[in-house]
Amino acid sequence: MSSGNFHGPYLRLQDFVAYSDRYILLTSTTHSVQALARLLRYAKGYRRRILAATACSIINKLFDIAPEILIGVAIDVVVNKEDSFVARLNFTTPEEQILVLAILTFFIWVGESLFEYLYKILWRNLAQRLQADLRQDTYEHVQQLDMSFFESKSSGHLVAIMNDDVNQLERFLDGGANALIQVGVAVIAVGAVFFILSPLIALLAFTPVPLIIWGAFFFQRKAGPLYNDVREKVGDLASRLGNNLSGIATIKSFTAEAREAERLKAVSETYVEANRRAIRVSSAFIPVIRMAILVGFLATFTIGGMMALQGSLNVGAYGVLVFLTQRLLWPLTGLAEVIDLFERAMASTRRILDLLEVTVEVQDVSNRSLATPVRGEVHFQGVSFRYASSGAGVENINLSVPGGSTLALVGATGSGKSTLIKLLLRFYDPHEGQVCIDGQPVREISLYSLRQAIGLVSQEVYLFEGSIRNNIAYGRPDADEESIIKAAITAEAWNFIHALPQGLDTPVGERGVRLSGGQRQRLSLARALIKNPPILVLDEATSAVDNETEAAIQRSLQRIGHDRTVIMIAHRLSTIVYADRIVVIHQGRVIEHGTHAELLEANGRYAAQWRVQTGLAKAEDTLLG
Ligand SMILES: Nc1ncnc2c1ncn2[C@@H]1O[C@H](COP(=O)(O)OP(=O)(O)OP(=O)(O)O)[C@@H](O)[C@H]1O
Repeated sequence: MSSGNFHGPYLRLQDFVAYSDRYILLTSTTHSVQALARLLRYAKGYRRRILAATACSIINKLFDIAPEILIGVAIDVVVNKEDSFVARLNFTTPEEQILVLAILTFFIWVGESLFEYLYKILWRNLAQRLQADLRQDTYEHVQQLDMSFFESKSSGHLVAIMNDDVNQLERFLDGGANALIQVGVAVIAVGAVFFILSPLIALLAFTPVPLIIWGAFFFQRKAGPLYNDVREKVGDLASRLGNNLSGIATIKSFTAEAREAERLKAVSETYVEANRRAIRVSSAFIPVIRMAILVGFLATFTIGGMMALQGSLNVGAYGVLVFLTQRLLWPLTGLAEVIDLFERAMASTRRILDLLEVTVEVQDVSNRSLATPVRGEVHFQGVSFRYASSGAGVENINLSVPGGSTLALVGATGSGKSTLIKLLLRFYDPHEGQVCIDGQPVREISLYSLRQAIGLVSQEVYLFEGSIRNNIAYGRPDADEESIIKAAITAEAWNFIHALPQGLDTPVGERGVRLSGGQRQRLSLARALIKNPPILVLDEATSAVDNETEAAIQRSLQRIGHDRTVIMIAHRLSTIVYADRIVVIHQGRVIEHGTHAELLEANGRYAAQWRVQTGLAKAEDTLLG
């Protein structure tokens, strides 16, 4: 990441969001080498394993080129017999010399195989460990991020980072890293042999090398942005697929299948097009490299041949040079592909590490717990908050909810009721004022203790794939059967669960699709109740159930509400008439408060809405909506 773009070592949320319109940090100009340095910093704990794997790759490559040298030495034995190079090592007869070479070849091949086995095991295990750690760390970090982060980010893009990008890095470590190291070793080792045998031929054979390396880097610069584009398009594709599959019922009900298939096709085609552009550049490079290498090969072949004929070059050395040019040629042909893999992996690394470095704004700095027993007094003291993206929010809210009492929040849709709940749970921190529980500011309570004390039944019910039992026990995984049933009874869910053939073990399906809306809502209520929280928050918790069930739930809630604080949001006023206090929110402010009777007497917005809901007036007469 270029330091000019961002402030300090960490990425601020705003920067991240601002840059994520197209794809996360597509515009980041960080060079791949910097990304590699960042990865190595992250992988500090793996340094020894990386060094061991690198050493095995190097040794394997040295063993790999040794047989070509031995062939040259063998030719030398055959041609020069008693005057050969090996003869100088005290092996006088040519037969003896060939035998020595054969034994040496045997050990070299065994060594090559052994180190191939070792480097493969080491790199592959490293790839597995690192990808698993990166994915787990990223997931754990993403879980800590603020709600505003998730509102600005599509889950498809996050999944693409945690799956595709992590896999991309795994692929590089699996094979690419070894290939890159071995290309380097081949060039250096072969170069050294060339210079020892004939500096003139070495110079000629190596003339195209700078051109090839320049070409590879030129390609890297060209291909980098193209691969970023490919990554962006795959993110778009994942996002559209995810959205469409979750919204399949809506698509069907609007008979929009053809339109959606068309939209998916369009995104899919842009992905193909992005890949095509990248492929065009990558495919052109390999033939160009091969031509350049051919020049080096022909130089060795021709000039070396001439020199051998004139006797100025040993025949065995000529053989070594010709064979070794092959060893130089093929790895360099693969250089483009390896750099290609490296470039992709580093683009992925950047995205993963950028995500890992997004700072958490709602900091869990305190390790203080709420003093027990929690009385459940809730205070909003001059609380103001605005959402960055919409500017909507709440303004100067002052509310006191005594422990054990029931507070109802009412108001038109979008007036700010759920926002108050989010501030209580510290999904966001207020810009002004503070929220306190039992006199302790929520900022000074650990998030664990705070959220453990609150049972939330939110407007949108989310059930996890699994059984009814697992879903109810989500709030208390160690809950026994009796507590699960008790919570289900209080939430008026037991009758329907009991009637199911598999009872508590009935699978709910993905997001609870196999249950009705009202059943899902009751399970979510039971899930909150099983925590036995001192503060229970019900955001439209009974909006999807029939009137009779709703009345039964109300009775249960009144019963269990005696020893806990209940904050409820409801549009149907009949469900909150018994509340100790009713607060009317309008455009982010408190405009009326009191008991049901007091508010009727005040004859304000609440009274007008009450008349509409009880059939005494028309909807236009009120603003509560
Ligand atoms: N994540 C968000 N980002 C930006 N604006 C938001 C966000 N969530 C809510 N808002 C806006 O803040 C205002 C208050 O929303 P809030 O959800 O608190 O209303 P509400 O009173 O609970 O409404 P409803 O009764 O429909 O649930 C609305 O204008 C809404 O558009």
